[in-house]
Amino acid sequence: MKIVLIGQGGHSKVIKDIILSYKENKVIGYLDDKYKDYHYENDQFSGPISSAQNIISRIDNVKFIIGIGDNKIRKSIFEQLDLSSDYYATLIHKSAIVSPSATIESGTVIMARAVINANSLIGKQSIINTGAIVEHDNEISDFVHISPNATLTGSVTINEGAHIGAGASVIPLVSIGEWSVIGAGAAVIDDIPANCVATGVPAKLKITLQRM
Ligand SMILES: CC(=O)SCCNC(=O)CCNC(=O)[C@H](O)C(C)(C)COP(=O)(O)OP(=O)(O)OC[C@H]1O[C@@H](n2cnc3c(N)ncnc32)[C@H](O)[C@@H]1OP(=O)(O)O
Repeated sequence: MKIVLIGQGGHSKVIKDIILSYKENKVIGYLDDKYKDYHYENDQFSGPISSAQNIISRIDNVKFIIGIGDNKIRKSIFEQLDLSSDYYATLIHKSAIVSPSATIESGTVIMARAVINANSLIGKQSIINTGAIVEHDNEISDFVHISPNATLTGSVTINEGAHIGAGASVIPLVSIGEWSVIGAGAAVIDDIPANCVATGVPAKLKITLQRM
């Protein structure tokens, strides 16, 4: 696959490693708004995010990955580009374990040693980060980030844009509202409403965020 990475920060570096771990893949360029102009050198493109259409018109079968960890920024770039889901790669690290009955939608990245168990659904443009566990029958929406070593037990629901912090645990059947943030190390035992931050063991609501 010929892949263009959008974003060039820390998250993008980890994604690059996953891309290159498959010998048939190549990173053919980077789009980031730190670049003012579109540029081609040594077989690599660089340019602002708006140059995606330019790349599509020049290169066949190109795929994109939005390599940005912040859920809101990832969504706003996705909306800005307005590309069909076919233009996005879906990446799964070789050491991840993904049940044959799980569904992973386009643009999502499953990192090293993550586990996605039976009948779970992961929506589009989401991140299941290093060592995270998504147990059976989870429903994870779009633009979600499950951080390293977080554990979602059975039948958990994570709504759009929610961010589960590193090492947090969510007990069975709990639902996390849209764009809410669960602090690192929290233990979530009750449903969390939309647009909230919850921390601690057991997790308590700290603040309500501005709605998206
Ligand atoms: C590869 C990667 O890096 S993936 C990225 C993974 N990222 C994460 O896991 C980050 C998760 N984020 C957090 O845990 C953050 O601390 C948040 C979102 C919960 C809070 O962030 P902020 O709003 O900036 O809060 P801030 O740091 O100002 O702290 C506010 C209060 O919450 C407390 N607090 C912050 N985080 C936590 C936490 N995880 N658990 C318990 N208490 C916390 C602080 O001690 C402080 O308490 P005080 O008011 O009594 O002094």
